[in-house]
Amino acid sequence: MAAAEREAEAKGRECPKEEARRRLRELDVADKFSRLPLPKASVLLPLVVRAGRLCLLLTLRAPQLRRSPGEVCFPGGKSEENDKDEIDTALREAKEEVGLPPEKVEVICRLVPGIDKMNYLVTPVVGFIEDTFQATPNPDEVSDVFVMPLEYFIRPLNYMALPYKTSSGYLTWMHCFTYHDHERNKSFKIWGLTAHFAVFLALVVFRTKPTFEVDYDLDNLISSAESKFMNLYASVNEKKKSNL
Ligand SMILES: CC(C)(COP(=O)(O)OP(=O)(O)OC[C@H]1O[C@@H](n2cnc3c(N)ncnc32)[C@H](O)[C@@H]1OP(=O)(O)O)[C@@H](O)C(=O)NCCC(=O)NCCSC(=O)CC(=O)O
Ligand SMILES: [Mg+2]
Repeated sequence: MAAAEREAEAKGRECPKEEARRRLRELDVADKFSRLPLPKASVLLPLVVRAGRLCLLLTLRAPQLRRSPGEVCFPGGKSEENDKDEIDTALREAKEEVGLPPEKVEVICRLVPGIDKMNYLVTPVVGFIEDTFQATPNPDEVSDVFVMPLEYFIRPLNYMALPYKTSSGYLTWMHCFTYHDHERNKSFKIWGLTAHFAVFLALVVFRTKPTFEVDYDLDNLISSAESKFMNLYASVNEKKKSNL
């Protein structure tokens, strides 16, 4: 391959990252939600470029785990005493679960958090990882690792909206994607909190209307995501009060 061609190809590979980096930084919430009085967890949303496309790395939880066994989720877990912030937690957990060295992650931002069914405040941390990274899943916690195009979360081939009752008792819709990995001839179901984070990430990066319904205002992504979160947070508090 000629040098000019190689340069053009390398530039093409860099481009999806540059644009994504810029758009993601605009949506960085930094420590805005860090002081909310809920127990904390973090997940790493690891972005990697494969064949010129932005992809996400996901894990399949080990069958013996007490919480959410066999479900697809991002590398992540509960905050520990020595973690200095949400980013620290996500990087420590990604190292433990898939062998990703923290120094090989370019952390880009923290997105609006979610609240899981145990009422943990879960912060998604977005980072680029090296395109050549090969995961080494820790079998105690992770039974498989796979990579799929980020674009699937706005233009899926197999999608359902499932009715869902939140921990605080209100009824909402939950995204459910089935992704077939042709190379490995395996299918994965991505739903719930994990799908919620993946969809928001894809909206931030592509700024395109998805082929299914979402309850965000695409022209005001950050404010609509924050108000959606604050409504959920308020309903969690209401439920706690009514249980006292
Ligand atoms: C909220 C979370 C980030 C929290 O992370 P984790 O559950 O992975 O927490 P973690 O990594 O700290 O620990 C996981 C468990 O492994 C144990 N553990 C830790 N280290 C270990 C080791 N070396 N060997 C064996 N076990 C180990 C911990 O004690 C804990 O058990 P123990 O738990 O027993 O203390 C995650 O659960 C998550 O992403 N949940 C959403 C998954 C999802 O989207 N599912 C689909 C739909 S359901 C959904 O969306 C509803 C919802 O969850 O809200
Ligand atoms: Mg975990």
